[in-house]
Amino acid sequence: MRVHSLSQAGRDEYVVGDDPDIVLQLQDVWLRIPVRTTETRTLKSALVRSVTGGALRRSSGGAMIEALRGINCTIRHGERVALIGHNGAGKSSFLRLVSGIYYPSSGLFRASSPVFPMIQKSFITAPDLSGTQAAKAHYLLQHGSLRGFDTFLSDVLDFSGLGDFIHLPVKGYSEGMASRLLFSLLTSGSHDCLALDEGFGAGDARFFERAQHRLREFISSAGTLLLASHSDDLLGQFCKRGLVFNEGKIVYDGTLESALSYYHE
Ligand SMILES: Nc1ncnc2c1ncn2[C@@H]1O[C@H](COP(=O)(O)OP(=O)(O)OP(=O)(O)O)[C@@H](O)[C@H]1O
Repeated sequence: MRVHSLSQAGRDEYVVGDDPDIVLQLQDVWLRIPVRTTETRTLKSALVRSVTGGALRRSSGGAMIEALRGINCTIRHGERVALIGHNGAGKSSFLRLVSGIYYPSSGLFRASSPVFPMIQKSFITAPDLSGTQAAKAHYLLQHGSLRGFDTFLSDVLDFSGLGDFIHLPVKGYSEGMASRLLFSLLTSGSHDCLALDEGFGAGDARFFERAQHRLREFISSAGTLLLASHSDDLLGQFCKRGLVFNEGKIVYDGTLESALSYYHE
């Protein structure tokens, strides 16, 4: 179980019950991201309001973006949750935080099972690596060992259709080829808890259709799902509960239908 508990003063302050049904629990979670810039004179010293994005403040050496602000939320096993909100509202930051990519600046966050992030749109490995080596690095990061890797690689090879290109450096792939590989890597295997950001490339039109089918199967196989999307149709296919984000806060939490009505009001 992963637990992060930080108060403003850096001390543990919260007590969480041990309900085995709870997969994710967040209490008063804040995420502040410092951004270094020399353009601070153009930022107002008080909170700058804008149409998109989290709350932006001037800070020493640049700016501070409050991407998540006082998030309180409990997700139980088997829930299928839509993250709704305008650009910059905090959906991806929330997904990154629950999958362990970002640490909370303050508040309590507890995850009782690993959350698989399907968020990245590019390889996190060196571009000189071959497709096979990139797959190996990805597998090692996920599983901590290479047990089962051969089956995984053969599935990736089959689905991506890359053939012998899998042995060549990823940096020589076209954008679509790289998308095919990345998509195949991320959708091989199943995960108990899935954090998925819709803005996900999937190669050319021919591949796109196969990818849609595989994505649906992949999403359906997850026990618990968090899905960020601007498509009401997509959310309607997979989710029952909706969280509406605005300026880093959850401003509505309810059924998907009521959350979408709230958002579109
Ligand atoms: N790594 C980062 N560096 C700087 N700012 C960041 C970073 N990650 C997120 N932010 C800021 O946090 C705020 C929330 O962004 P986030 O990506 O979570 O929004 P979103 O709801 O997913 O938006 P979209 O619908 O456009 O994908 C934005 O103001 C963004 O600029």
